[in-house]
Amino acid sequence: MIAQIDLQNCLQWAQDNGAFIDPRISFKITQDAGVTAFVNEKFSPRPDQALIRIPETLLVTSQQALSEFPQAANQKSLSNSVTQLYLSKLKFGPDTVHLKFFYKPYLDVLPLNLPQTYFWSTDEVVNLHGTDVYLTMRDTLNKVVKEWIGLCQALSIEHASQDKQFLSLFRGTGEATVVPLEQFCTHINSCKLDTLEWNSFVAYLWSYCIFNSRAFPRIILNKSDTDSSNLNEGFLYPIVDLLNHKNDVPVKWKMNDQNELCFMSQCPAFDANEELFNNYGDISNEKCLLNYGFWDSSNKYDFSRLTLKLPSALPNGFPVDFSKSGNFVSDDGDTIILQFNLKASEPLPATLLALFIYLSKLKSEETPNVRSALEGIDQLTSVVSQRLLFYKNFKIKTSSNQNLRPHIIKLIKLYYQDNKKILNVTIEKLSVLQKKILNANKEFTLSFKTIFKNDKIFANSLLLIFGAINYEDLITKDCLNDALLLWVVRTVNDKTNKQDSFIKQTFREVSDSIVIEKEDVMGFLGFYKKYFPSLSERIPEIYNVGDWGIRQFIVADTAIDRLVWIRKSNNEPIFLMEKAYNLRI
Ligand SMILES: C[S@@+](CC[C@H](N)C(=O)[O-])C[C@H]1O[C@@H](n2cnc3c(N)ncnc32)[C@H](O)[C@@H]1O
Repeated sequence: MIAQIDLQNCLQWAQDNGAFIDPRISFKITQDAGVTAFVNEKFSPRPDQALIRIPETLLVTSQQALSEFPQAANQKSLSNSVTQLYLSKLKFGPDTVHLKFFYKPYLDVLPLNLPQTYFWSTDEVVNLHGTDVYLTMRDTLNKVVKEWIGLCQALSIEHASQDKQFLSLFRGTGEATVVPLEQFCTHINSCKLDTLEWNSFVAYLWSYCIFNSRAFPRIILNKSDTDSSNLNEGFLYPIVDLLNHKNDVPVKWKMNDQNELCFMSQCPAFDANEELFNNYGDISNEKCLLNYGFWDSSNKYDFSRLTLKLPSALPNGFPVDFSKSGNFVSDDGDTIILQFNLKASEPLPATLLALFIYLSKLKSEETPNVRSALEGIDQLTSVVSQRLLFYKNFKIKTSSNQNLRPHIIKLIKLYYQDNKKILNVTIEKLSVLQKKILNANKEFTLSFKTIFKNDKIFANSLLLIFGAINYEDLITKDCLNDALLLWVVRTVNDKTNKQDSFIKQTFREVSDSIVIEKEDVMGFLGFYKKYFPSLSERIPEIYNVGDWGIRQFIVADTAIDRLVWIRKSNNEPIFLMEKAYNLRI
C-alpha cells in the first residue's frame, strides 16, 4: 500500500511543476482500490471544464526513454517496450538515470506490489488452472519474456544476475516454445520486489503491468507525427492515472493550447463524496483481473468464453466468415479453433447458435431445418453444460504453505461464480428457445409417445414382440429404435388412411432417390432376421400387410434420420415435418 506522505508528495510535485488539480477533488488511500479520487462537494462540471490539467513536461513518453536508450532510436516498433524498460530503470535503476530525480515523487506512488494475476503466489495461481485467465497469463508471460530478451539483445543490455537460472529455460528454444506458467510463478515469487535489479525480467514485468494498467494512448496528444507505426504507443499521465475505472463513465482527455493534457468529466453532476472515475475503456472482468487485478460483479461487459475445437472442414459453407467475425483463433489444417464470448448482455451469440444448428444439418439437407435447429440447441447445451460443470466443481485448492491471501480468494471465487452465472443464463436461453421452436411447430410434429397411445393395434404388437407394457418400457428395454422402424414401415404400408402424411412423403422421397449398396443390406440383415419372417406369421394383421422387405427398413432408417429429433429430457422421438429454419445471422 502506498503511504499517505508519498501521495501528498506526488500531488505537490505535480502542482509545483504547473499541474492544476481542481480544489473540489481530493485523493485518498482506500483498502479496496488503493489511491482513489473523490469529489468533496456537490457540483456540476461543464463538459469543457478541465478538472485536472497536466503539463506535457510531466508525462513519461517514449521521447524520455529514447534519451536514456539512444541506441533504440531507429527501432520504432520497439517504442512501448523501450518506454517500459525505461520505467524499470527509473524505478529500480541508479540515481543517474535520465530524469529519475525529477520523477521520484511520481515513481513513489506507483505501487510496488501489484494486484495483477502475474504477481499472485503459485498457490493462488493454481486455483485458476483450466480457466481462460490461466492460459492468457501463460501466453502473455511467454510473449513478454521473449519481448524483453529481444529488447535487451537489440539494446546490448546485460541481463540481471538474478535471472541467470530462469533464463536457462529459454536458451536454445525456438519462438514457438511455451514455458509452463508454474515456472514463471516460481521465478516471479522468488524475486523480492524491493531489491529488484532494473535489468531483470521481473522489473520489466512490473513495468509492463504498470504500463498496461496506467498508460494512455499517444493519439490523445494530438501529435502531427502520429502514424500507423506509433498508433499503439502509450505514455504515462501522472495524477490522472490515480483515477480508478468505471465502465460507461463519460470522460474526455484533451491537449489544450498551453500544452497541458486535460481531464474532463462529462458527468452532468456529482454529489459530495462521490468517487471521480476515469474510463479505461468498456472492459470485461477477465481484462479487469488480468490487466488491473480487480473484479466487478455488476460489470455488464462481462463475458464467459467458450473455446471450440472443430475439424477444419466442418464449418465449410457456413454463411459467416470466421476469419472476419472475430471468433477465429487458429487453423492447423486439421482443426480449427474458434472462440465465442458469452456476454452477460448477450449470453447466446447468434453466430454460435447458428453454427451449432448448421453443424447439426444432415449432408442431404441444403439448409437448416426445424430438426437441425432443435438438435443444434441440444448439442450446444451439452457443450455449455460441460463448461458449466468445470466452474461448478471448483473448490479452492489449499496447500501446506497456505500462501493464499483472503482478497485473492475472494477474486477467484467471484471469477468462478460469475462465469457460472453467465453459462446458466445461456443454458436457460437455449431451453426457452427450444420450447419456442417446438411450440411454433406444434402442428407439424408428431411424438412417438402419442403414436403409441393412439395406435392401439401397433402398441399391442410391441407387447408381443418386446414385452413392452407401456411406452417407458420401450426405453428401459432398449428397443425404441426398432419400434420406430417398425412403425414407419407400418405407416407407409397402411393404405386405409387416405391422408398423405409428411412421414409418408419423406419416405417416398428417400425411396425414390436412395442408392442401396450391398453394405447397407448387410448392415440391416441382423435386425431384419430378428423379426422376419416370424412377425408376418405371428401378427399378420400388421406385419403381413403391404411391403415388409428389408429395403423398406433401409429407407425408413434414412427417413427417420431426416425427420426425428430425440427430446433430451425424456428420450422421446418426435417426428418433425421438414421445414426450413431461418438462422437469423
Ligand atoms: C490507473 S491505476 C488507478 C490508481 C490506483 N488506485 C492506485 O492506487 O494507484 C489502476 C489500478 O487501480 C485499481 N483500480 C482501478 N479501478 C478500480 C476499480 N473499479 N475497483 C478496484 N480497483 C480499481 C486497480 O488496482 C488497478 O490496477
